[in-house]
Amino acid sequence: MAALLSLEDAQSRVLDLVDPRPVITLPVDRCIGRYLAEDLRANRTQPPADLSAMDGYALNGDGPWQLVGESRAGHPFAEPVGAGECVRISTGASMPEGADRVLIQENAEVEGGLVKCTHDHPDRGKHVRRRGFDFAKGDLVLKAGVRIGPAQLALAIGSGHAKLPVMQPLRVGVLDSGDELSANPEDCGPDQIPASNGAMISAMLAELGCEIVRIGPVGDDPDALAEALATADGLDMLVTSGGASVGDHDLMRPALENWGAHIDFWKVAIKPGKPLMVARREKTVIFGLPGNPVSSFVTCLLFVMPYARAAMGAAAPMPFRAVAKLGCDLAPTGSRREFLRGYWDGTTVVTSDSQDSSALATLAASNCLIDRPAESTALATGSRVECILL
Ligand SMILES: Nc1nc2c(c(=O)[nH]1)N[C@H]1C(S)=C(S)[C@@H](COP(=O)(O)OP(=O)(O)OC[C@H]3O[C@@H](n4cnc5c(N)ncnc54)[C@H](O)[C@@H]3O)O[C@H]1N2
Ligand code: MOO
Repeated sequence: MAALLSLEDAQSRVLDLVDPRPVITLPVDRCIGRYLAEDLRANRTQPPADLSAMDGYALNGDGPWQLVGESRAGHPFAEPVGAGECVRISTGASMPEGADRVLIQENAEVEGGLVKCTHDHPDRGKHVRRRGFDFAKGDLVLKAGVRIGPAQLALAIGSGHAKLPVMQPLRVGVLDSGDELSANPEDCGPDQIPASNGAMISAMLAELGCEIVRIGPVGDDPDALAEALATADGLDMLVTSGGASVGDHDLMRPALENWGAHIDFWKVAIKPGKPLMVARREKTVIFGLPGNPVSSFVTCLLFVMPYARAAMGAAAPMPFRAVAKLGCDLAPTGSRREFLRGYWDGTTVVTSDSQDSSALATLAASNCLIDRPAESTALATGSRVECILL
């Protein structure tokens, strides 16, 4: 038997299949979860003027100070403030010309239009946010490839952008296959199980902004599979689940080949997820995921999501990793690299109950995968392990 591909080799072959998507422009509020396609420069300067960071009095010179007016956010005090003068100022309001520090109102005493400092006399620049300290017009505020989350969205808007360049979403077909699958979880016969993989994979990819076309469930029958695959014609990507292994009724490989797909690789030295298949037909990149639900989840996380992220412009397409301290002992591993379902409580990580690749309850109760290299020795409580956070 040919040696199985290593995780790294298989992942790099998957990334080699990436053709970057065309760039489109979308309103900012539709860009959440997508990746910025081009570097973004500020269209404006923030803060646009020197602003007060506190409620109090904007001062010129040593006190006491004559109160000569007010500067509110959006309504600046238009006149210069002379030596020995001050204005009432609110948080976010412009510093008037001549004033160079702010006395917070808790430290001020006001009597007959005269303001006195009771304690903590402010130094020059105290509680003043300088014009442009956050960013100036023309500054590079976000780099191409960054994921647009809530903070990046706020920065894009704050720097004067109503639209952003992102990559056209991938159109992805997601196909469940297996004679035992029921499309309706509330109407499932004694020899059936509900088809849950398609919904799970679709949810994982929809979170990245992919457009999903659900196909199936389709039975273990060459004609039915051929008919289902025909509906995926022209899609950017196809993800199948089930029928990827070596049994008499594992028909995905021949069905894909009859459809005209060329297999890039089949089988990776990982557990779960060994029978992963990657293929291509014209512009469609195809992932044949193993049917066991945890195997589907893990291969989607390790291969399909990185591919989709990279194709949609992500600078860092791989899953997020962290090092954690073990709260339990771990057995040695065999010839495959293992991804154990685990729970990290912020201090230590422990393995979840069942490591069976069909165990949905364990998967749903886990918040990380512990990454165990192949052929590693047993590990004792307190050792450090790498985890992928879910
Ligand atoms: N003789 C061997 N048998 C198996 C091998 C092997 O190397 N030699 N590999 C095993 C491994 S590892 C895996 S993983 C599975 C993968 O098999 P398939 O991809 O062919 O998956 P199926 O047989 O179709 O299904 C496996 C399991 O998962 C359930 N399933 C399938 N689709 C769905 C779905 N859409 N939603 C929920 N659950 C699904 C299915 O009912 C089966 O219980 O093969 C091993 N066998
Ligand atoms: O690799 Mo399979 O995915 O162990 O169950």
